[in-house]
Amino acid sequence: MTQTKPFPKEEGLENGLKVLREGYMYAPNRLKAYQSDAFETRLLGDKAIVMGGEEAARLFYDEEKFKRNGAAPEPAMATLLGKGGVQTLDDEDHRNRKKSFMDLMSRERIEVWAKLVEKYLHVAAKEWLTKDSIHFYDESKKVLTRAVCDWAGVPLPEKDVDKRTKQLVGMFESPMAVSHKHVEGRINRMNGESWIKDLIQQVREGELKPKEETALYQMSWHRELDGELLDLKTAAVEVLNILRPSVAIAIYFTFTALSLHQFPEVKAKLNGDNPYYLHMFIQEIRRYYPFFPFNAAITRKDFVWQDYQFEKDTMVVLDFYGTNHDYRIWDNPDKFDPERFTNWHTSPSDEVQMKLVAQGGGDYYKGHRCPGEWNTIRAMEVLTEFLTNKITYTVPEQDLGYSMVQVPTVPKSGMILENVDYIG
Ligand code: HEM
Repeated sequence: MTQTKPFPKEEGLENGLKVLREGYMYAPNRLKAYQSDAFETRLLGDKAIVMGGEEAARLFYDEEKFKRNGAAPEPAMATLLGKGGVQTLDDEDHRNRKKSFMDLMSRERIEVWAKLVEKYLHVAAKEWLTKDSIHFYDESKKVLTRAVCDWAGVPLPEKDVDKRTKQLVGMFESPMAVSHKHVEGRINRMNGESWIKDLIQQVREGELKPKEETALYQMSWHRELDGELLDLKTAAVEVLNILRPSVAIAIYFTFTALSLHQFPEVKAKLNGDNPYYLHMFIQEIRRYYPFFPFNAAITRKDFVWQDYQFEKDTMVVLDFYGTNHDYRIWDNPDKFDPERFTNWHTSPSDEVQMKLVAQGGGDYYKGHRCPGEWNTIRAMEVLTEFLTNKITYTVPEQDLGYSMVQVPTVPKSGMILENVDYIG
């Protein structure tokens, strides 16, 4: 029999409040203090194991050992995720549903997405020229709502832009919020689902005809393994699984603008000789700034890892933020340094996949890694080009600090830009 050791254990009958109080730093603080890749705690009334680092990521994405069904907590299901979506599926059911997402992400379609982001940035900038200042985070949300509805085949009348933006934003800003913001998130999820259910119904009845390559079409006609169409609610959850996170790229947009301001030396390199520098810059933004803190899975069986005994049916949490700042993977992890990605475009993908886990790790098709990673990166590339070479602006005095407790977080001021003008 393998000799096992006990997990370092955090005292307390329920430590969920500490997660809310410490946000992104809850897991890394403890993993560092315990000098361990894993520790035991109690979350949502049950025993849970929290892990971090490259080896932990490799374990977390081993599908023979973990499942997702039953792992997402109720507050996240009621706001961010919805019920019955791809995130909650396992095995063949997951693969079949995930394929529909991956089919949307062809090279051509990603370029269509990039062009739409560019188009709506220009549309917005025309309005920015007429104002003294803009709240860049809020403006980004609207740009991305317009772009993704267009990309996904979802009609968006001009009069509804603010309303739909608010609904989609409410879903991703609220899962870990307390009080009224969380309640509003639940209402936004309900209203958002009924908006999309209605559209899917129209598609199925032939009243609305989105193009075949769009998410609205694909999810309206997706068939489960038993040959049946998705029920209306689940199909709406999956269309929202495209719309909501695409609007959430607004958070990365804001961090992109912040990093250009914080690290002005980057600008010269972006216009320099290295054709990979833009990509390296974006990777570093995704590694350096906090966004998706962690994710949870459930053990399928008993097993031993690093001499720790894992028991079947235990919740296990992988620390994404801490892994992106793990000094064993990253030299000087708290330094913003795009050059650290210099050789990444030639690295074997398996190696890369367990190190930078901003949008999850592992395999896109078999596992739960984010299918929107390329769309995210392309949108950020387009934005960087736009902010550096298409417009000029000034950044006034403001509070650009961001909370490490509030999840998700953005600069406190929302990134105010002044005197926006077109170049040339
Ligand atoms: C805004 C930046 C984004 C971040 C930080 C992000 C992050 C993540 C993370 C952490 C996961 C879970 C990975 C795991 O469970 O192992 C995920 C899954 C997912 N993401 Fe993203 N994502 C982003 C953008 C997008 C976009 C643009 C789309 C769609 C166009 C998208 C669609 C999804 C879907 C459908 C899943 C579930 C995949 C599955 O369960 O198999 N995400 N994302």
